[in-house]
Formats: sequence, structure tokens, C-alpha cells
Amino acid sequence: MNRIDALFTRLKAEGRRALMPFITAGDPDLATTAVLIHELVGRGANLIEVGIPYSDPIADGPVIAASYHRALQHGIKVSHVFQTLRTLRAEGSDAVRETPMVSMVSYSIIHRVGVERYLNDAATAGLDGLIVPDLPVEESESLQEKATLRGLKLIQLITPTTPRDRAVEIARLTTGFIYYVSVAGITGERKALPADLKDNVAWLRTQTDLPICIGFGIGAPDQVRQLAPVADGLIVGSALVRRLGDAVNRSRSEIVKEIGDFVGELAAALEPKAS
Ligand SMILES: O=P(O)(O)OC[C@@H](O)[C@@H](O)c1c[nH]c2ccccc12
Repeated sequence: MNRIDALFTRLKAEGRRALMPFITAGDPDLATTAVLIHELVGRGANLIEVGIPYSDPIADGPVIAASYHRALQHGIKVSHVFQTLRTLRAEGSDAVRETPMVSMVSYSIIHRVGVERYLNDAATAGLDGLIVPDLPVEESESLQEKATLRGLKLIQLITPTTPRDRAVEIARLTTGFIYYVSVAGITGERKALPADLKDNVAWLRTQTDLPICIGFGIGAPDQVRQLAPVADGLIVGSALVRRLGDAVNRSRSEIVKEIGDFVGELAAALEPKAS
């Protein structure tokens, strides 16, 4: 079974939610990315979103755009990222080898590498799926079919401004889980999330059996506690990536530990209250 399906099946049976950190591959370097993935998994992360750095960010806010920029300055390429992931799958801890990983990748990169080659290499690297935020509507059915042939999930995004008939169509063409974007706009921590978020997710739940995971703007344990009851998983990006950017005067291991501590807090906030 694909690791993503296995994860959500298990969590559902346990009445729990997935904690899904996003990190940029290669910021500050790929060796740190590998260490960080071990740390995240050890601290309770259930699925890792691996950002493939891209020079022309799509919905990325300043924190992630700066992180992509740092990685690209160090010459990170898709093939290097896949190599690192392949090594993690082969030589990582048991928990790391079993943790689902998906790439967050621009369609421009997939197109440049070649669709078939990208999917083959992603599958060989041990990825379980991909999220393509700028996927053209007319490509989505064909990409989904090609991904499925290789055992990869194509996770699609639904935003608060997606018309409802379109949302139903996206849900039909999505595999693995739905990425529900909490707030229209760009990625980045937010103090407040829209008041109608829970209602919108509840509506979406009447339209699909797929797990629904919420991302954008989540960066505090309190937000995790509030959203946990309505979601199957919560995605946290900028709040972690921001800490990667504070590298001046701090060692790699200090940064990794700080991010690990923070993810541990989020994981604790996600646990159902003992009753
Ligand atoms: O950073 P935030 O607000 O915590 O949101 C997650 C997000 O960063 C991650 O999933 C992501 C990174 N780049 C993206 C581009 C589009 C959609 C989503 C993403």
C-alpha cells in the first residue's frame, strides 16, 4: 500500500491527525535537510513535504521565497534532491523509511525535466506523491493517471476562492489527500485564520472521502489545537522555514534542535485530549 494511504488509514483508526511539516530541500544544504527529516520524524511529524527550490515562487510568501533563493544559490538541483531522498529511504532510521514524503514542485520544473522522467525519478527516490501548485487544469487528469501508474499520489489544492463545482472536480481528480488552503493569498504565518474555514472544510467533507489536510498560516500550537477537530492533517511550512533562515551565529545542530523542539510542541497540541 502507498505510505500515504497507510498513514491516513492508521491515524483514522486511532482517532488522530497527521502533522505535516514542509521544508525546503537544500536550505542551508542537503546534508542538513537529511538530518532535519530525521529530527522531524523523531519529534512526531507524520508526513514530510519536501519543497523543490524554484526561482519563480508561486504562492510562496517571503519566508519560503527567501529559503528557495538560499538553496538555489548553493546550486541545488532536482537530481540532488532525489539522490538525498533515495539515500534516506535506503539508509534512514526505520521511522524515516516508513514516513510518507511528497515533493512540492512547480509544474515548470516537471515540464523541464520531462513528465515521465520526473515521475519515474520521484518514484525511484522513494517519494509517495507530489503537490504541483501551478498545475494547469488541463494537465491534471493526465498527470494524475501517469502518477497513479507509478504508485504516486497527485495531491491537489482547493482554496477559499475555488468555486464549489470546481472544488468537486478537483476532489475527483485528487489522490492521497486534499490540500485545503486556509486563506486566499500566499504562504506565511498568520495571527488569525478565516472565520468560515471550519464550515468550508465541513462542506468539502460532504463531497469526498479523501483525507482533508489544511495548510497556510498555521504556525502556533493554539492554531493546531483549534483546527485539529476539523482536519485529517495540518501542514506547517513558514514557521519552520523561518527558523532555517536564522542561521547567522548559530550552528546547524542548534537550528535543527530548535525546529525539532517546535515540531514537538505542535505534535503535542495535535494529540486528542485524554478524556
Ligand atoms: O507556509 P505556511 O503558511 O505554513 O503554509 C504551508 C506551505 O508553506 C507549503 O505547503 C507550501 C510551500 N510552497 C507552497 C506553494 C503553494 C502551496 C503550498 C506551499
